[in-house]
Amino acid sequence: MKEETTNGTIHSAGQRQECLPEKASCRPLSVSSAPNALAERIKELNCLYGISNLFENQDVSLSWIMQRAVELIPAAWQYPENACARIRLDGHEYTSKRFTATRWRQNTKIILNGNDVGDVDVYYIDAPPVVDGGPFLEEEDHLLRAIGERLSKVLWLKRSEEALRESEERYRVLTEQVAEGVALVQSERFSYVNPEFCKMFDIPSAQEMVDGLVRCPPAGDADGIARIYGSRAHGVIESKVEEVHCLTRAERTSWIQVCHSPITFKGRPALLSTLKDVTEIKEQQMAAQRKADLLNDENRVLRSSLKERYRLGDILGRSPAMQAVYELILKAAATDASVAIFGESGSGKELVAHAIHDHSARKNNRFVAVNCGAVQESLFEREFFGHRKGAFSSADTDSPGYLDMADGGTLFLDEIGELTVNMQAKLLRAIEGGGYRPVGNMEPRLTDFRVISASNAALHDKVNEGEMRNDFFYRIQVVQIQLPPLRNRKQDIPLLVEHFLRTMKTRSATATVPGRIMDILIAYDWPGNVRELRNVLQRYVTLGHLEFLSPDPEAEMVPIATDLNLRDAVRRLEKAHISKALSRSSGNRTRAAALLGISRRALFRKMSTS
Ligand SMILES: Nc1ncnc2c1ncn2[C@@H]1O[C@H](COP(=O)(O)OP(=O)(O)OP(=O)(O)O)[C@@H](O)[C@H]1O
Repeated sequence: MKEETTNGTIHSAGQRQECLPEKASCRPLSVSSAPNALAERIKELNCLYGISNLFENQDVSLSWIMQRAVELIPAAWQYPENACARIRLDGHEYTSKRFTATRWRQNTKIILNGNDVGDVDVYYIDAPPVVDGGPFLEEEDHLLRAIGERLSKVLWLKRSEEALRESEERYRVLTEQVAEGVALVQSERFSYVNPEFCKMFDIPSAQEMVDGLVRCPPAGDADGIARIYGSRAHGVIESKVEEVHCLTRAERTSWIQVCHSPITFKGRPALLSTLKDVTEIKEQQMAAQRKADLLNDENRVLRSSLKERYRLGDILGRSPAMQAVYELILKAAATDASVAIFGESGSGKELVAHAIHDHSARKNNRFVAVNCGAVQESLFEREFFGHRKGAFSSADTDSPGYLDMADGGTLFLDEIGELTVNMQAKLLRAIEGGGYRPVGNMEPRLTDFRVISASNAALHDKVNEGEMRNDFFYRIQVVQIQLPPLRNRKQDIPLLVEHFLRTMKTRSATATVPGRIMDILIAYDWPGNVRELRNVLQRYVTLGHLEFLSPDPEAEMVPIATDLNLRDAVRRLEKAHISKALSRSSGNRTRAAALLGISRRALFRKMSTS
């Protein structure tokens, strides 16, 4: 311990040293060492306390703190007037008054996260008395170390504060730019809301909300805010929750999707909420749901009324294969997806398409059936897209195309495999919402129609042979329905026979056929399917006996009048020949064309001109 004497010398740890002659700062004389020791201790504490206090000042820079700290240090040393100090940190140097680097130096390090990042030096400006073998006291060594530690702590706090401020700033910039509402709630009070949040709840400025109680917001739509926070306002932190709230304000209903995430902010629990206005999506969903509910209700009624399920609309059949078809029809009717129906000629593809339309939300609009086999390439746009008056010489009036007619309804494309690749490309654009232009009109048109198509054969071969575009192929057959041929569901024959006889108004009261006739009908192979069955029954009702397709077409040649010129005679013969072939094939145009030895397209052309 050091001791001071009345004659101006200092005692330290039993050694006497001369006081510096010109230094008036030698310790004041005292009668006992205890108060002096106390005074020294107070000086030390003042210094440490002063350094700690510097950090309490808000919004001060690290340089400001270091400069003030370095100025506080000399006063705590034994000879304050002879002492000076320096702090070096991050390439900066902070010095006390009269700083002079001499050989009487004392040093400690400033450490940050285990790294040596700076140091603190104390110097005596002039030679000090030697005490305990050195100019500095042991207590001063301790004090300097304590100062170094305190400055290390101040530095760490300041850096953390800066990092936090930076991340807060980043977060603020981010949240102010996002299109979603963001709010931070701590202890039932808003600490932050972004501009989008203010917009959602009619709050004039975000500033008004800061520190406002969640239960009783100082501005904006208090009810809406209270509904969103509910019991969560108590700082109860749950795991991340997402919910959609319906807010009704002044005749306006909006739907807000809220995601609450519990976080720790500035060491305390907080609730970070992001809010998104989903009114538009929600309304669309509700409209779709209403539609689906309606259809489901109708379908439920329909299903329950079809206990035996022997028919759906005009389609008859109680076989398991037809039950599966009914199920698909109802499913397809509940969606707006494109449907492709496959099946042999006369098996009821058009009936199925009608049933889908009649059970869908489009049922009150038109069902437009187009036989693609009869569409000529050159007339495609005219027929599908319509034309304007004057677009070509015979266009006396504006005329709608199939797509106009099917607006809001269904476009049934029968024999879809007959469309050329060119036609497919034009149609695909319109189906995919790209619109179309009526002939002679520059204005593009958009209509809303659902496509149902039918084909006798699978379309893969057409794709493989390059006759059908891949994209068109996939676009038209989102839902596929395969119709079974009549020969594979013979248990439906008695039901169909009874139905056709009843509709044909037979003279006999009982709409049945004798058992042996029924046996023949069941045994037959029905290449022309239900259509052929209907035609055979028609002939049976008219002629009183069964007559299937004649195996020998030559036996039924038509007599030609002798007064006709050759061209007309050929025409009449051709016409008779075509209708005979059609009758033999029970209306199946593919088979009729095959019987005649011409292409289907040629047959369609002849049918439309004759
Ligand atoms: N399951 C059925 N129940 C009642 N009638 C049916 C049934 N299937 C077909 N028909 C009748 O058979 C005839 C042919 O039906 P439809 O025109 O729907 O067949 P399609 O498969 O489209 O024939 P195509 O391929 O030749 O155009 C229609 O008169 C129809 O009423």
